[in-house]
Amino acid sequence: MATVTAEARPWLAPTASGPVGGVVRLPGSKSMTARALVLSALAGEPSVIERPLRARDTELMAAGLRALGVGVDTSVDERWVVEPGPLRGPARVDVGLAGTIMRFLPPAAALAEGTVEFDGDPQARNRPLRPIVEALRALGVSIDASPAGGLPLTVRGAGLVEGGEAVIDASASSQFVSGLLLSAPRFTKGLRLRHEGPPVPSAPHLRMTTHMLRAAGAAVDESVPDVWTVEPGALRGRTWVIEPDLSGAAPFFAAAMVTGGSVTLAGWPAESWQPAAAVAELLTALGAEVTQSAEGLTVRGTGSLRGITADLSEVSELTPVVAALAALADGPSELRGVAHIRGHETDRIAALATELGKAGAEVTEFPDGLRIVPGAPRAASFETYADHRMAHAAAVIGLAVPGTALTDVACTSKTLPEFPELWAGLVARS
Ligand SMILES: O=C(O)C1=C[C@@H](OP(=O)(O)O)[C@@H](O)[C@H](O)C1
Ligand SMILES: C=C(OP(=O)(O)O)C(=O)O
Repeated sequence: MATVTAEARPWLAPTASGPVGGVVRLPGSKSMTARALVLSALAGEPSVIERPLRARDTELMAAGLRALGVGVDTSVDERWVVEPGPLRGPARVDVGLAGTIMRFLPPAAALAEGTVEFDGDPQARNRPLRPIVEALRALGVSIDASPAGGLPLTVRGAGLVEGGEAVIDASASSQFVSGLLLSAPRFTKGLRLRHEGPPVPSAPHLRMTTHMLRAAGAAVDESVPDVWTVEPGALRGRTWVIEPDLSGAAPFFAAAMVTGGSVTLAGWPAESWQPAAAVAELLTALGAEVTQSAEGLTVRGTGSLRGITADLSEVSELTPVVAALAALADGPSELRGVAHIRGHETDRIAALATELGKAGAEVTEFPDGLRIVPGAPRAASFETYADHRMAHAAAVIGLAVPGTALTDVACTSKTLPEFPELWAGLVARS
């Protein structure tokens, strides 16, 4: 399948000349937008998605659903409209490099009548999929995968999925569980899914899935650890209001911390489905002050950036930015519990060890994380590995280290196409 990726755009990261300060307005959460799209596509009535994220991951999700016969009108930036229709193949879905698409859409495609082919960027073929493929097979779905168990994938939709009981090892990605749960209300017998294996990472993303399923009218039980039960039943169309992307905000908060400034994420809701408390705890441990007011969520740098020992399994997608902060901190850090991020957009543990090493840190790799000892910072050319969050990490280093270059900043279009301009705008206010 021909996938179009943005051309590489080398970039010199701007350096802060003093404390950065200001309000940043960011688009909606990638994770919430993805779930809202899938739940709306499977609902009985039309839905509206307010303040969605428009980025490569969510546009490809919308395109994938359209290919399956769903009406997804994304012409108005702040208000996408989803008109569910009978799901049907034949169809081809380009997942790009999005974990959300490669894990959330095959279960939905299994409900379609006809064949649905999935493929994506070359790196997407390295990302784990086998457990969800095997679980779908156990639930009665006919599916062909590559010999390695991943992309390219062909789902032979029979128009229905029997469902019932399945066991999965979701230690490589919480998205295996989320993907199955999101379509489960439409399975004839619903789903009782049990995880067996090392702990499932990214628990807050699982809670986001179950909250959003319930908000769409599904009956979900998660009272037994590592077991999720979804009753069969109709999903309701509704209006989804997407919160600003907290993970996308992380590099901007980091800018406040590195420069001793202050950054407010505008439009932060009083109640959130994203893990604001866990993020606040982590940034506080690193030396920030985090407060919430009517204006938004504010992170203040205190002038001290502390090394930390932390288990990042709940907020693993923040590892690259936290590792960049650790490389600029006043002492060593140990970031653990994130073995599975070797299967993210790139092997993030190896990539961070190499790139932060180039920038002067002394980095030791563990199977599940990194030890980072800050060293004399030096200008380096950061390889970004088609990984938006590696680009964020490099930009954070660049605040403090003049001459930091990125081989490609265009990869930030995965979740925030406006990143280079927003970042330059913020740093210009230093
Ligand atoms: O469900 C989601 O929206 C996500 C879950 C997490 O995946 P993993 O559990 O694979 O880390 C996270 O890292 C990813 O960025 C988004
Ligand atoms: C791991 C990530 O993405 P994906 O949804 O593609 O897994 C991420 O955004 O950090």
